[in-house]
Amino acid sequence: MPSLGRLHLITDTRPGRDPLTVVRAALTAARAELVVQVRVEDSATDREAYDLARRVLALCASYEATCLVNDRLHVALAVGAAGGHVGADDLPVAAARRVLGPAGVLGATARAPGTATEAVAAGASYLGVGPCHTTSTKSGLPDPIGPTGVRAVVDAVDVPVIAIGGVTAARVPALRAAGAYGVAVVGALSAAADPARATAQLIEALTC
Ligand SMILES: Cc1ncc(COP(=O)(O)OP(=O)(O)O)c(N)n1
Ligand SMILES: Cc1ncsc1CCOP(=O)(O)O
Ligand SMILES: [Mg+2]
Repeated sequence: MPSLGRLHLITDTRPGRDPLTVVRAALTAARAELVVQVRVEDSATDREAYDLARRVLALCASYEATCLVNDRLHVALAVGAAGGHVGADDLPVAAARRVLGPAGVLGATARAPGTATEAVAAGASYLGVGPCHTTSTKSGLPDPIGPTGVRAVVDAVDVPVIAIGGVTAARVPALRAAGAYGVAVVGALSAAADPARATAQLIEALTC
């Protein structure tokens, strides 16, 4: 399996957002270092998720970037994505691993060492850990865990930890110092005036 990219762009399909334009811009700056996770609103139909995932996958293929699908693993399989990401309301990690097979990239959400080690034992190949900072992108989240919470998970597992929640380029150094392998962002790119430039700044912070 190729190594996981360090910058994960999660698509923003809220009204008024333009996910494909943001993905295109991010790919020009991050190229194969980018992982694009196709995430649609819970209210979206499978057909809408499938159509977006097909388009994102085609864009990623041009740059040898990785495409994952959030929640809907049947969509991931249907489009031929590299894998998917599951959390507490989705398929259990072991079931998700059975769906994706041994070679699929499987991310799981965790915010504490106990759930993190369980997810890895069940077959997660990376962990999305957070929220690290407050965010308005998703409602109903627990309190932010900060870099200290990230460090606790990093110390408990041997898979890449991807920090998520309120991540900006300025916050990357502290998350990396806490052991995060990479970061996942929505707003830092979807709300950026210049998403290619914002991507370059995130990549610089992740690789310097
Ligand atoms: C990289 C990454 N980490 C965490 C999440 C959150 O997944 P989940 O908890 O299932 O919440 P939803 O994104 O499905 O609303 C993620 N998607 N990616
Ligand atoms: C889906 C999700 N899960 C935890 S935080 C989050 C949203 C992250 O979005 P942003 O990067 O805009 O804070
Ligand atoms: Mg989910």
